[in-house]
Amino acid sequence: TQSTRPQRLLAAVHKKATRGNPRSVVKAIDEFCNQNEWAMNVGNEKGEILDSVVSETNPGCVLELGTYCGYSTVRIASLLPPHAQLITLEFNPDNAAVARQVIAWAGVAEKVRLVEGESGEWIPKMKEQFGVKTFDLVFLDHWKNRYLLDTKLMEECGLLKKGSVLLADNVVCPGAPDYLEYIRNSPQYKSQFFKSHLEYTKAEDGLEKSVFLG
Ligand SMILES: Cc1cc(C(=O)N2CCN(C)CC2)sc1-c1cc(O)c2nc[nH]c(=O)c2c1
Ligand SMILES: [Mg+2]
Repeated sequence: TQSTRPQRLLAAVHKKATRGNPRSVVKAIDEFCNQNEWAMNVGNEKGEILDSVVSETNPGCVLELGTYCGYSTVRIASLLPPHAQLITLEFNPDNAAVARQVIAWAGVAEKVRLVEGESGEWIPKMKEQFGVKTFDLVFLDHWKNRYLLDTKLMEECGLLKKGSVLLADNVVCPGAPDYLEYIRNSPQYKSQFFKSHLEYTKAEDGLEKSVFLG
């Protein structure tokens, strides 16, 4: 039977990356997407911006909305301090199955909790199910029409504290205009736009970093 793109991406990781080496996993995926098939990983250009935000935030508790194949999961997890935890939500079970193997190959599985399901269903359960108090960093990379809804949901569930950082992918392409409108005009956030490009292309894109002011 025909393989899927995530399965072909995983095969490239197994073939080209060194087990236990997160950077080699990231490199193998970027080479696959540059040379073989485009895929919606955050990519290396935006990935370096993600890395810098993770490093400066030095988060103890991270939420990623949208795992896909685990590329950004591996980037983030490889930069976390000891005992820090990353919870990543993915609604597509086939993508989640590939991501689990990418995360395991990279050797970062003990820092990652991959949850299969809808963000709208799981965000309200974070405290009771995973003992989360608040998130220090949230990476929004799931679906543009959920960015604003889920941000308001996290506020309502008390999952953000003064200083919590939201980093949103694709605010230009495919675009999240309602999210940008809200977050840039809200007195509860201080926002900053990082201009970049859509992964593996010359198309314009960027990340929006927003600090919750409480
Ligand atoms: C699926 C897709 C197609 C895009 C595009 O403009 N394309 C033209 C250029 N060709 C080459 C690629 C395709 S951009 C994009 C995309 C990119 C992300 O980073 C995403 N992140 C999270 N969730 C998403 O749904 C998501 C979609
Ligand atoms: Mg994205």
